[in-house]
Amino acid sequence: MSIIVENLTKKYGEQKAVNDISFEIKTGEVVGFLGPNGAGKSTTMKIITCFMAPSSGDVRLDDDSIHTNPETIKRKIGYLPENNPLYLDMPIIDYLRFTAEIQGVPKGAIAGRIGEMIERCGLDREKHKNINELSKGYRQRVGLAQAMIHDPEVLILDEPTTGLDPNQIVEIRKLIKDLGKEKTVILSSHILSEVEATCDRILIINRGRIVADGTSDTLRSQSQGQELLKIHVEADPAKVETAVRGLPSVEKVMPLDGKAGWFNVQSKPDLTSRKEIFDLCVQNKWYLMEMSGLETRLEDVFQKLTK
Ligand SMILES: Nc1ncnc2c1ncn2[C@@H]1O[C@H](COP(=O)(O)OP(=O)(O)OP(=O)(O)O)[C@@H](O)[C@H]1O
Repeated sequence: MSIIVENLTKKYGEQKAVNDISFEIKTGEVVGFLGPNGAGKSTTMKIITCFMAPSSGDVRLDDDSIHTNPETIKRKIGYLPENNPLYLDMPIIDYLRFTAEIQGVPKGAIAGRIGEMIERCGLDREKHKNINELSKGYRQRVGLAQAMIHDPEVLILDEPTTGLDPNQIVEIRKLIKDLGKEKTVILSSHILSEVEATCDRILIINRGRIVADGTSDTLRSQSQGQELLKIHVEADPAKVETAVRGLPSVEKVMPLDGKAGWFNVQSKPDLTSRKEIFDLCVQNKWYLMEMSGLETRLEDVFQKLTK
């Protein structure tokens, strides 16, 4: 089931929380919605799940539109909202039965679905408890179970690992990855390692606009643009710095703090300085101890795009 978002805008008064965004997510993709606080992630998710109407634009799930078939769309989507609102006084099983009924699961199938969700979300040990007796991680699992109870084709998860401890984060990520094998998933996060670990594709949203769209590798190489090398030359650092700076392919030389003879070297656009640096060292009889390409970290890409 593909999701098509077309020219979506949401205004709160004068503020455009979502500003004319368009993208398409194909069946079976796990897409990470990444952005700083207030970027518009939750607003977009609320519109896709028909919890909120847009100011303009459309969302379609295959042939159904949020404007004409919101009930069909709600049935096709499982939604874990931000802050995972649950009825805390209810026992887990009763709560899941209640959500199954609301989602229109046939009466005869409800007990089976609850059993499946308990197993799938690792709730077996805790299933006899009330929700208010559960730890945050287990509450999150109940949130996921309620999102999946009607076996939707699409899952929308708003910050699914917020507030979890590192072990729980690993478990929930694994669960999402497994789910991604059979469902179309969108999850939001501001944790880069999270989207990188779980998603096939990343959409970066900033101030209501999509500022990047691609795999983590594509985003890195797009933002990299110019070659960045780290070199270590065993010779007089001042002489090395001057000579490297003078090479035709070099734009910038940056000595590394506290490490004599180590430099980051940025090449000019579309050029590589590797051979020139090597030849320079040979000519001067300097020992080139190390020369390696520096990889742009996803954190840097994110900062660059959302600053
Ligand atoms: N009900 C509302 N009324 C007015 N403004 C709102 C409302 N909900 C959200 N906003 C504003 O819209 C913008 C986008 O908010 P949204 O919750 O979509 O961002 P987000 O990317 O999910 O942020 P976070 O990571 O902090 O959850 C923010 O500036 C927010 O203050």
